[in-house]
Amino acid sequence: MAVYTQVSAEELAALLARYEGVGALVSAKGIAEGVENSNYLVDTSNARFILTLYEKRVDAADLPFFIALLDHLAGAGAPVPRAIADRQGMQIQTVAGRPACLIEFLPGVSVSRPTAVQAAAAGRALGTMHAALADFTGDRANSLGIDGWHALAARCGDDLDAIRPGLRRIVADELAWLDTHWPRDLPRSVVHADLFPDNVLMLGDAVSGVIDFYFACTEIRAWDLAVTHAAWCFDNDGAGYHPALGAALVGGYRGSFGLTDAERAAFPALARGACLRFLLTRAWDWLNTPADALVTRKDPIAFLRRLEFYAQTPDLLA
Ligand SMILES: Nc1ncnc2c1ncn2[C@@H]1O[C@H](COP(=O)(O)OP(=O)(O)OP(=O)(O)O)[C@@H](O)[C@H]1O
Ligand SMILES: N[C@@H](CCO)C(=O)O
Repeated sequence: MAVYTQVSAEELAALLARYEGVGALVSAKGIAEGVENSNYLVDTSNARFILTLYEKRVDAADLPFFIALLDHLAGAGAPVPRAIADRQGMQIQTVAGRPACLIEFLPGVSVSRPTAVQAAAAGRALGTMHAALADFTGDRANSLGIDGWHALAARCGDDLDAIRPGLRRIVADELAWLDTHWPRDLPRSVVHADLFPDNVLMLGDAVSGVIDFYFACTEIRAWDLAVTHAAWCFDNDGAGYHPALGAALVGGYRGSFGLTDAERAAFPALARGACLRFLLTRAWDWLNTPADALVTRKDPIAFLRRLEFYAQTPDLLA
């Protein structure tokens, strides 16, 4: 359960009192989903909100970028939650000693087994966001880009072999391959970078919300599609690829934004990079999450299996 920091009812009531018109506290519950931040579902006499307290991987210095990004996307009509401003115009607060935001609640549920129609809707939502970001001037370096993967692999070191014998060698070989094949001249943009099904809220077959922008950064734009493809088009354990989901997702994206020949040609390399990113962050968490933490660790090997698929399918979007 992702509640690292407890917030008392008194602290919460004092926080809500800073805002105009949000109403009085009725109830607050810790949200079990998620691994990165502490999230509470807050009901007031007027409405429902999410309270997020930023933990380990979110740098407070990046919060103004994330908030400006959400404001920009919401202003363009994308279904993303804004951070609410208090009477002084402040969107970032301190709660229980952590940086925190009170955030609009969006309806919908995240699907665990997407259909092709839902994958197409996710692809369209991603393309629509990329279109809306064409005139966004914010910029944030990707600390989990190709240079970051090298650093993370080095920090995991020999311990990778404790997850699976031989994993350290596989990761080193993959990094070497990516160093040679990584596309350096594709269009860049601010991207979501973590558009897993659990970060897309759906009502039926329609996307009602896109959340969790805390890895958003400036990257190769088509890498965002590769991340989304790796996240949406396989069984959870990475064992089975579902071509119908892949075709629907990419079709939805191409229909709403487009994909150049160069981006299509580079797609397998981008997807391998996406897999390595999640393999490594999951491996790091696997090795460093205390046994008594109330968090379910995610399986790094599920992204090794995806990586193997992309490596064996170099003509995926040809
Ligand atoms: N604006 C929102 N509207 C509705 N529900 C939300 C909103 N933000 C978060 N949630 C709910 O809270 C859960 C956790 O949020 P989120 O995915 O942002 O957490 P996280 O710890 O950053 O997770 P992750 O492990 O995916 O990085 C979501 O799965 C969703 O159920
Ligand atoms: N979406 C990521 C967690 C956030 O980086 C994963 O499933 O590994």
